[in-house]
Amino acid sequence: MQEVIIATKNAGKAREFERMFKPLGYEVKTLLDYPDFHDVEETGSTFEENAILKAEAVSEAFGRMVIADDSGLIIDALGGKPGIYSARYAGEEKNDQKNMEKVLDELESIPDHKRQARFYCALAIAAPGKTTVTVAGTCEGHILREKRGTNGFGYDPIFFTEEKNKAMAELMPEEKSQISHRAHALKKLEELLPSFVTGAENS
Ligand SMILES: O=c1nc[nH]c2c1ncn2[C@H]1C[C@H](O)[C@@H](COP(=O)(O)OP(=O)(O)OP(=O)(O)O)O1
Ligand SMILES: [Mg+2]
Repeated sequence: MQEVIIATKNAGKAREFERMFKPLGYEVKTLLDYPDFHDVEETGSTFEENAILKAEAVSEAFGRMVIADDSGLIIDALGGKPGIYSARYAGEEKNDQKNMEKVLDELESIPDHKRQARFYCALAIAAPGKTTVTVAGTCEGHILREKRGTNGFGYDPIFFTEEKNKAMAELMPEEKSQISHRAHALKKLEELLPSFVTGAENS
């Protein structure tokens, strides 16, 4: 089986990539398999810039094809926040529960019809000697008034998808992987993959 490295330390993303890459014939490795690898600072001003920073840093270190995901939640009533700051919205320690509480508090006075939001996912693919490419996907929905469901990760319990008529955290993993921002972005990345394979991916 071919091996693909995803430059993430997020266990929720890692699980989703494992599921989505399996049918493509790729075994997924992430930075959770290399816990000593340093954190890459997300200093970009867009999801794409941050995805490129992560993909290139890890690709240079490993000399291999690497994919990175930079994603987040964009809420219209908050002028696009938390956006690229989604992971650290309630503080540097990246706490999903605190992040959701902060969003729910900020939206408390916002009526149901003004709670539209979308998840955004930028994927960057980098390989030695290749120009890095990015693709993106989105998933539309709205922000609930309280948490629902226990699946998924991040903001999934407060994000309602009209497409499935459920909170994202109420979806089975295979359902989320049909409609998610990450799935839509990966679909676009699929056809680019073969041209980034370096030969070191055959394990
Ligand atoms: O499907 C999703 N369902 C719920 N929440 C999500 C999703 N996708 C991204 N999110 C949230 C989680 C985190 O608050 C932020 C990502 O931040 P982001 O910097 O890309 O990831 P991260 O720091 O957790 O891991 P890493 O940079 O190592 O990939 O957006
Ligand atoms: Mg991050």
